[in-house]
Amino acid sequence: MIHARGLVQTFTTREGRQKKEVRAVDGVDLDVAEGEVVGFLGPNGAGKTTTLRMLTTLLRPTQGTATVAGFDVVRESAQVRRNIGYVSQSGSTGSFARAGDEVVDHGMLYGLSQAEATRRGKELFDQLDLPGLWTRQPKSMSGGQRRRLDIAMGLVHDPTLVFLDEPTTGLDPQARANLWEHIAGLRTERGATVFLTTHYLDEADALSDRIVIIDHGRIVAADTSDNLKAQVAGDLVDLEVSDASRVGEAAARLEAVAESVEVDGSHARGRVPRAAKVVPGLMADLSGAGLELASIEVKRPTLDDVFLTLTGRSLRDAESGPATPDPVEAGVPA
Ligand SMILES: Nc1ncnc2c1ncn2[C@@H]1O[C@H](COP(=O)(O)OP(=O)(O)OP(=O)(O)O)[C@@H](O)[C@H]1O
Repeated sequence: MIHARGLVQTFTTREGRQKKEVRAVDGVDLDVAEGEVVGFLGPNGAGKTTTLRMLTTLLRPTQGTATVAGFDVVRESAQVRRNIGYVSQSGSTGSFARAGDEVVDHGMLYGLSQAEATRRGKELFDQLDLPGLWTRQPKSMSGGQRRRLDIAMGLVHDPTLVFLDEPTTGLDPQARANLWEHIAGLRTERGATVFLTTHYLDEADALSDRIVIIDHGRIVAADTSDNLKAQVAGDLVDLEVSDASRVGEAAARLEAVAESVEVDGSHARGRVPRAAKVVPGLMADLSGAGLELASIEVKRPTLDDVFLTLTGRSLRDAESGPATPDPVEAGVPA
């Protein structure tokens, strides 16, 4: 469904009087199969939206090639657009028209008849939990309802591939959980391929078959969430000894089976690929040495641990990254 090779996007920005080139996307390869839900994860400014804008033909790549839904994003941009749905970060709903009219207009823009666009629109309003809102103006809807309306607009022409750019940013936890169900339903009920960007780790984890992590314009990992966690981070084993003066001995025994062992007060912590395999032996070893534990905790790795291992930074810290600078010569729309 998506095949990209060596995608690059450079922007020229101004720093004082100096012009500076930013490589927002720096050689991205991507493959997304039909029916997959792929979460594109990275901190602010990592290059997610820029990649998405190249794949949806809104920005011409500076270098590299991509085919989306079988068509070249530069040479066959009209066919790409006809076959995809795109829900942008800012949403696409104006505030004065009625919600239903907006959806119908959008469908007609894609070549549907008015009757067909109305039928499809009403079906989507049902599926996306927007009952009775057909004649409502979007400006008087809640954030979650507006976001679902954006998704209805992105789906009205029945695309087989849907791009969602940070679909739940700014929503409260309940509205996010509700939208997750609808996003999961795009694949299960409509058979759609979904490519979504997010900087929420839990969102990428909950929704995606596969996670692609981008940092500084480059892909740093691409795999299932479980594989990433197992390969890159491993489980964290946290031992708390009853006698703090013996924590060094516990750490030494932990070191025999774990990596990156650290001591903190009466705690010794280290990472192992699969805790279930090593903990029974470790417990026997500690008990054999007369080391009594106050507690033992095993934490499955999070995607943040994966990111930390790969980049040396926490995704949470990285989220407060630099703001978008003033563009001087932004990329040319395709
Ligand atoms: N039009 C532009 N002109 C100049 N620089 C830009 C422009 N658009 C993006 N950038 C820069 O390119 C880099 C990637 O930005 P992009 O918006 O793709 O990141 P992102 O991962 O989508 O971030 P966010 O999560 O904040 O949306 C950033 O350094 C950003 O400042």
